[in-house]
Amino acid sequence: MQDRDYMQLAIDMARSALGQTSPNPAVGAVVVKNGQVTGLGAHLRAGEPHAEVHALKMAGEKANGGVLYVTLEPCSHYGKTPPCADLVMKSGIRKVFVASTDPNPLVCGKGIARLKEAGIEVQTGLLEEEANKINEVFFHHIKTGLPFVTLKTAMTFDGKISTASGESKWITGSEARADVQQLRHRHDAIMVGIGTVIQDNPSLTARIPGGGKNPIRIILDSKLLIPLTSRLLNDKEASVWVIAGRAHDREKASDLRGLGAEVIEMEGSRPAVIPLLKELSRRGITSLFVEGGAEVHGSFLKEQAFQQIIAYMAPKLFGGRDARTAFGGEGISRMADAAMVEFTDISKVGSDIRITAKPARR
Ligand SMILES: Nc1c(/N=C/[C@@H](O)[C@H](O)[C@H](O)COP(=O)(O)O)[nH]c(=O)[nH]c1=O
Ligand SMILES: [Zn+2]
Repeated sequence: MQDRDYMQLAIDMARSALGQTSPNPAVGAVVVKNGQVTGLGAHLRAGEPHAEVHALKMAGEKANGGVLYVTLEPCSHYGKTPPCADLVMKSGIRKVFVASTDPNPLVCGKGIARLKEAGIEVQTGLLEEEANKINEVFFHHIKTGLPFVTLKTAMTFDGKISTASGESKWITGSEARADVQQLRHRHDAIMVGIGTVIQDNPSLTARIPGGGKNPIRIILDSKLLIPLTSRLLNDKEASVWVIAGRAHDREKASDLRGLGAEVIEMEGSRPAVIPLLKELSRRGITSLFVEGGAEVHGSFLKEQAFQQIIAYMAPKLFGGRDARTAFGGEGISRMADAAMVEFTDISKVGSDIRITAKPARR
């Protein structure tokens, strides 16, 4: 095995815990001595030991004189657990490969500097691109203080999200819808507009074999129109936050609170996207999965307040001038102002295709 193979192993372990370490990054670590793997570890949940702690504990004596491969720079500050940089120094490790350097101002470069001062050789950047991709949510949240936003839509080949008569079940097939459940599992919160709640009475839970982690369910409902009998208000499967506008029905708000929902009051009649994202981040949301409908997607598009779009496209067509398309709202009127994206992945999922895109670098 080469250095990059050991780092690939560390990256694969980090990826296996994606979604469950939030708001912490997903990290993997491998200890190697004389060409033998002597320790492995991944950070599994916020508050639990970091990847390096697991790997160095497993290696024990066999860390001495060994090499550590870690996907993210070892921390050097006292968070919920003691700094890993100190542990690495004590363990006798002689060389450390780091894939991503940590953008967290508390850590940025300090962990590496501590290791070098202790006479440990440090090489950064091995498989950096792949390691950064794993923690794109964490890095975005640290840098901007906002949740990493993914807009998800399911449309026909001609871009419709329902027929002209409003039918939408189902546009995409069972494999694509199972894929969506995985995405829900990985996100701190899922958001839909009140139109989707009234139309579909959704549960918005992550139903994956072996049980998924249900995201917090956020409903954009400025006038509190949500029916008290809605499934997601009564299924007790996951928290519900209802986003209300300034002048909303106080009585309805207390009825909703009576059902265990949070009612978050925002300025103005319709909550503006960026202040809403700031409020969600303040409440600990680092990743947000916006499942529509068209008006909600339209408002995020208008503000260009997204870091990723995942569009599932089915091999069927509806036509119909009144059949809704994926992005509604006022829209962008000038060609020059079009939101530009880069396609980062196009994959088959059952008989559908999944197109992943991110904002084009300016
Ligand atoms: N119509 C479709 C979708 N529709 C997505 C949302 O409009 C639905 O309300 C939401 O998935 C329902 O959530 P649930 O109750 O938890 O299943 N999404 C998809 O991927 N394919 C579709 O064909
Ligand atoms: Zn650490």
